[in-house]
Amino acid sequence: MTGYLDDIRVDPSEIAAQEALYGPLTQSIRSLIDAAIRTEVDSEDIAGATAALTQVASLLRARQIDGSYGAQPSVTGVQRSWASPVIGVRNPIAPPLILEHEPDGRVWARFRLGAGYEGPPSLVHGGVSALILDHVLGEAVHASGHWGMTGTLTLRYRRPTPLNRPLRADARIDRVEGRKVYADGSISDERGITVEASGIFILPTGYAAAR
Ligand SMILES: CCCCCCCCCCCC(=O)SCCNC(=O)CCNC(=O)[C@H](O)C(C)(C)COP(=O)(O)OP(=O)(O)OC[C@H]1O[C@@H](n2cnc3c(N)ncnc32)[C@H](O)[C@@H]1OP(=O)(O)O
Repeated sequence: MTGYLDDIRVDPSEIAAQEALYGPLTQSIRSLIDAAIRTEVDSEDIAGATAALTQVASLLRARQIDGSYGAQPSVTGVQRSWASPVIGVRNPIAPPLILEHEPDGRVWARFRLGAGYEGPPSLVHGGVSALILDHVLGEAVHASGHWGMTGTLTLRYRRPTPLNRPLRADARIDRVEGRKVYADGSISDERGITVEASGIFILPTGYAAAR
């Protein structure tokens, strides 16, 4: 939608109100995803649930934006990546991760992944780990005052990552070389690192640095 991002400058109190409104909706759908995977109710109840959900979808679609959500700015310049599949307040497929920022630039989050993120039985899908690490490393790059597209993301899956256990993601930048920012990170469970990542984030040709 032309000018959509430019036209919306939302007040912080309005952002808080929107978060209070959409957060519970998103959480309900997250719970629904888990329920859809694990339910064992009979076929009549599945048909009833399908009909009810079709109705809910048309209720929500009565008014909607044309394209994707984007990164909507607020009056304070805060970017709201609410559709992010990792941290999105409005994205039910986001676990979500609540990212913490340390003064030295490290970024981390504690989280758990349930049935919707399964790869091998009872273990986290490797692509989901990659998704999370891509985002957390990217966030560390952003927190350092740079930004860039992921050029290369290298992963080493050292041990299986368990579902339904406390997990932690960590990231930090290693160095900056011209338009390239090198970042490292990991996912850990209670026993230590399960996945290691290193990434090269590149400011695309013709773009200005963030700050
Ligand atoms: C709201 C806030 C949220 C903030 C937090 C947000 C976190 C979100 C994180 C999610 C990030 C994503 O998923 S991003 C989506 C996934 N990534 C993409 O789709 C990227 C697609 N690729 C591209 O757009 C492009 O190939 C770029 C931008 C990566 C590079 O293009 P370019 O700008 O033309 O680069 P170019 O001049 O050729 O090369 C520049 C330098 O980088 C090197 N280089 C080029 N490509 C690569 C590469 N893939 N991997 C390594 N190195 C490379 C070159 O050798 C050169 O090194 P030298 O000669 O200078 O030494």
